[in-house]
Amino acid sequence: MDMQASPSATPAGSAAVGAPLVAAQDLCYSLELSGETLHILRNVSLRVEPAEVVAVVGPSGSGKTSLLMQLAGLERPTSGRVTVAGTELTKLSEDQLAEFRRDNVGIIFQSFHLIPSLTALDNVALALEIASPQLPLAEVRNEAAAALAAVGLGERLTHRPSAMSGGEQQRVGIARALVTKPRLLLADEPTGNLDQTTGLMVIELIFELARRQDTAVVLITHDPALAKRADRMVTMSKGVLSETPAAPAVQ
Ligand SMILES: Nc1ncnc2c1ncn2[C@@H]1O[C@H](COP(=O)(O)OP(=O)(O)OP(=O)(O)O)[C@@H](O)[C@H]1O
Repeated sequence: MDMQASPSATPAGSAAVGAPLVAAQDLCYSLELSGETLHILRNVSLRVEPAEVVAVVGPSGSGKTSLLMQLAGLERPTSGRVTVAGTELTKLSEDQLAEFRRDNVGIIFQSFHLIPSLTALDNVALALEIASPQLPLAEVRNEAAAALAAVGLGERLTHRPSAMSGGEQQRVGIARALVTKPRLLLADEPTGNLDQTTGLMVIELIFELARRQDTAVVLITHDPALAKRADRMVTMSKGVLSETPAAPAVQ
C-alpha cells in the first residue's frame, strides 16, 4: 500500500464557490486484453454543478459504468483528470481515495446491495457509522431513521430486505447513499429492477433529496422517460461522451 498521510485526502468544502462539483477532463481509459488495446473511454470531459442531475444514456457496452467508476475513483484513468469537490482524485493513493469516497460520494446500485441479515435501519445506520465513527450511536440511529422516513419508510425500520418489495429495497438503498450527505451521488441504473411507476417515484425521490442536500447527481439509465427528467442528458457512444441537446419546449 502506498499510504502517506496527506491533507488532500479530506478536502470537502475546499471547492471554490461556483466551481463545478465534478470536472472530468480528457479522460481516457484503456485496457490491454489478449495483446489488444480496448479503448473504453475516449477523451471524456464532463462537468456537473452542485444540485445538478445529469443522466447518462447510451447503448450497452458504450462505457457508462466505466465512467461512473472513474468519477467514484474506483478505477484510475489511463490519462486525463477527475476532480470532485476540489480534489483531484487522480493524485490520491488507494487509501486516500477510500477515505474521500466515504466522506463525499454516495453510490446507488441497480441491485440494491443491501445486507440481508440487517434491518432497514441497520443497513442505513451502518453506512453512517462507517462514514462518521465519532458520532454517538444514538445519533447515528436517529439520522438513519430520519433518512428512512425521508424516503417514506419510517414505518418499516425493523424490516429486513427479504420482507420488502423491490421499490422499498431501492428506497433503503437511496437512504443509505444519502444518509452521509454526500457531495456527489452516483447511481447505476437505480430503477433497472423496478416497474416504470415505481422507477419514476424512485427517480423523483433521488432528485428531491439531492436538491435538498445540494448533491450533484450522475445517473445512468436506459429509460428515456427517466433521462428526460434530469437537468441535463449526455450520451455515451463507443467511449465518446456528447451532450444531448434539450428537446425544444412544447408550445
Ligand atoms: N475490466 C474489464 N475487462 C474487460 N473489459 C471491460 C472491463 N471493464 C469494461 N470493459 C468493457 O468496456 C466496455 C464498456 O463497459 P461498461 O460496463 O462501461 O458499459 P456500459 O455502457 O455501462 O454497459 P451496460 O449498459 O451494458 O451496463 C464494454 O465493452 C466492456 O466489456
